[in-house]
Amino acid sequence: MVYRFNFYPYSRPFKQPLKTHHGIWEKREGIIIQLADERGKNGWGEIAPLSWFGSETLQEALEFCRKLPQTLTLEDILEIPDNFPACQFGFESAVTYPKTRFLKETGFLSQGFETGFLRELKFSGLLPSGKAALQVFQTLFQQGFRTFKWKIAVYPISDELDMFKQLTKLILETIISETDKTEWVNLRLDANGGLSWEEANKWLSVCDEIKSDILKIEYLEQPLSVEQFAEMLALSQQYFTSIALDESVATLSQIRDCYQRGWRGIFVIKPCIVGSPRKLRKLCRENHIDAVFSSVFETAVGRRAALNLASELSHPKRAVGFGVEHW
Ligand SMILES: O=C(O)CCC(=O)C1=CC=C[C@@H](O)[C@@H]1C(=O)O
Ligand SMILES: [Mg+2]
Repeated sequence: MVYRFNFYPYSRPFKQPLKTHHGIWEKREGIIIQLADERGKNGWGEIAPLSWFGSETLQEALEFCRKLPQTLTLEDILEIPDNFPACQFGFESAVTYPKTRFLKETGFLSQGFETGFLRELKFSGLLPSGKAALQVFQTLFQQGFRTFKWKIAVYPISDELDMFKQLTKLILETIISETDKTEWVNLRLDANGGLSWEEANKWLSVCDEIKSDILKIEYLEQPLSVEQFAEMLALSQQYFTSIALDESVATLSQIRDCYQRGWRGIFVIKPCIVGSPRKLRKLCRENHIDAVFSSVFETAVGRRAALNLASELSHPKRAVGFGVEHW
């Protein structure tokens, strides 16, 4: 199979800049790719780099695309190197092929595609850092979200612990006043690696003190830096509140490495930057990965491919972090 290849760089500002411990992120830049097969059928994919998570940079991805010939074979796509994970994802997502048998044999097909069953997903709503979370929570709750993620390690911990008290109080009051109390809320905290050892212990102690049937702190995401794996493994064995790795498992090789070093907690998987969907399927089938699939604020092109993978591979009880459109 030979494909005619075109690519279209894009740049789109977010409705609201995203403030995290990494800094302020104001626009999403990426590349939409088009693979037209010999029948003239178009396949679309998206390259959405997140270099501060460990993927290639946008410039490296553009350079990669520019150097490619106008026509590509499937072998060219299968040979995209592992240090271009966002390109691996984008090109593989764009592959179309008349014979589903071939896609099945090469692992391109998701099980859902084969059986036509793509599991219904629950979505998590993203709460902005700081006090703004209080207003946004109520809006998202009205929209039906019951899992929320709040960005922390942006303001001083004493301020954020106060805001946490206000947020958890608001959540409990909202559930009691607006539901028949049979529902509950999962709250995720995402530090983006920005806490100190002492602060991580403080947050986990505070979370462990929350004993409620209607509010669960689902996990603390990436409390410490990628270099502090051993410390996070120790924390995961010391507190009741779960820990999720995100920046530490941004690519396939990092997932393998953390799994081999004993991580059996939650893996936040960002499909658009993790690398080859075929290799991700294989990894998740061969190992017991408690996966939470997460957006990199890609466009609808990357989101569709990412959610297909999520419906196949994510843990059924875990909401996916694709809840809020950022455009
Ligand atoms: O995972 C989610 O709930 C939404 C996506 C999300 O939080 C992120 C996407 C991309 C970069 C980060 O700022 C952030 C994260 O750390 O998970
Ligand atoms: Mg995260």
